[in-house]
Amino acid sequence: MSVTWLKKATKTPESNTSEARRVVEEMLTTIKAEGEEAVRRYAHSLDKWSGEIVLTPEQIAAQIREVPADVRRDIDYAIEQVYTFACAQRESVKDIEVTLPSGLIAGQKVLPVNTVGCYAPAGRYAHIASAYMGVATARAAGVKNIIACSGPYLGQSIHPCVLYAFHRAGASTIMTLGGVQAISTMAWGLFTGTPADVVVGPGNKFVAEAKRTLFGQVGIDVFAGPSEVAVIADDSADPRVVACDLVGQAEHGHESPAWLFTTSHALAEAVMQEVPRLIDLLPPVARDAASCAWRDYGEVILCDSREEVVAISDRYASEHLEVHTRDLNWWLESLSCYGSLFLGEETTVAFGDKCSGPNHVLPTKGAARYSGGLSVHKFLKTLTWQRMPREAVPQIGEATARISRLEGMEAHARTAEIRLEKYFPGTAFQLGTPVTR
Ligand SMILES: NC(=O)c1ccc[n+]([C@@H]2O[C@H](COP(=O)([O-])OP(=O)(O)OC[C@H]3O[C@@H](n4cnc5c(N)ncnc54)[C@H](O)[C@@H]3O)[C@@H](O)[C@H]2O)c1
Ligand SMILES: N[C@H](CO)Cc1c[nH]c[nH+]1
Ligand SMILES: [Zn+2]
Repeated sequence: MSVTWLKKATKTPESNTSEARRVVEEMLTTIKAEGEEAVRRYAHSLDKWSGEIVLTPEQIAAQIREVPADVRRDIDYAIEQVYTFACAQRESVKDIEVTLPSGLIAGQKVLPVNTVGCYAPAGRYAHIASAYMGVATARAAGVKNIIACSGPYLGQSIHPCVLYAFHRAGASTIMTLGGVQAISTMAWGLFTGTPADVVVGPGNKFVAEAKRTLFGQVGIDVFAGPSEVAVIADDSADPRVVACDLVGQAEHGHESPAWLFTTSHALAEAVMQEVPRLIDLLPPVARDAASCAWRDYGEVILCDSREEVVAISDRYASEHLEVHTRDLNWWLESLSCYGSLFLGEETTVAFGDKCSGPNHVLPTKGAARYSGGLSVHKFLKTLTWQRMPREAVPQIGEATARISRLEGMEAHARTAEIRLEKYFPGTAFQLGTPVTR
């Protein structure tokens, strides 16, 4: 077994985490203490925004009028794709009712949460697609109150297309607000008076850390920080396409890893030559992001066998994973840790990012080891219930009393005992030895 790093990163997704945590904790403490006033201050100091935070219906109507008809058509198309996939997911989650051998009837009831907060990033790029990824999915889950936030774009108010996407996808309240101040506003109900039950959406390291820190006070979707891409390729892959797809995600930011796992030395060399050339051809903002990302986080790993590739890829648990190989079904069966899988050269991460259907808000920093990305499930609660015919009480009651007493919990045992005495007076039951200590 041999695995060789032909290019090794100097940084990992964990790099720079502690500094982001410190900044976020300080901001959350200030916002908790000073509320909306502190939010306005951060909006001004970090994003140069001192206008209104919550958009009125009139402002929404006026701003979306600026969005050209052909742009609306594209956004509508993408919303339809994402919403349709999310509705199919919702359909797959069922209420159940089952009679257990004891006679007890038990069930699960799946309900949406009441209020959610959906974030769409707006730092380096106008993340129109993130706006509908969150809101359309919440709507498919049946959420009634959807609060949506995105930062001012380049010092102006929320980008008109992001606004259109939020509105069209079904947001109830829309705010021009970015970063930690937006996440805490949604979590704590600032400006609306209604705290979100769940806050979702992607963002930079500050946004992702804010969600992580607030988890517990609110539900979150997943740790969805700086974008990551990995490509698995064998000698049948086209190095130009592989390189293009690595660069395609490296443009997200300075901290976006791009990894190539391959069994072909020739392909690895060709991709390593092609990536810097493609980066040089980008416009300035993207070139700056992608060149830093590839320099600090880019890796090329050569493996002897496809089984080694699977082991490495599952360890990295990349947010996006493309497979450019023969025998795609083998890879689908063998891989188990990724946010979203793109099988074959025909599909690509950017299709999923914008409009193919499955959600683009996905786990980063190894979170794909334990979670998928945003889906209707993140807005749903699976609640259980039970009902019991009296005939079932002896069997369950005896076992409950005995286990409770073994655990030393006498009061629990007595809740079984009182029912057995009431429903079956004079009958002897095996209820274990009462606790005396
Ligand atoms: N994992 C996913 O599903 C996914 C999906 C889409 C995008 N993304 C990622 O989202 C990120 C978007 O980042 P972005 O920066 O462009 O937009 P963003 O909206 O996430 O962050 C911008 C906000 O960060 C705050 N900020 C900036 N510098 C700060 C500082 N020093 N201290 C405190 N707050 C600060 C500002 O308030 C600003 O509003 C990218 O990293 C991209 O890769 C991830
Ligand atoms: N690749 C991002 C998820 O990490 C989503 C996105 C939206 N637009 C472009 N990319
Ligand atoms: Zn992307």
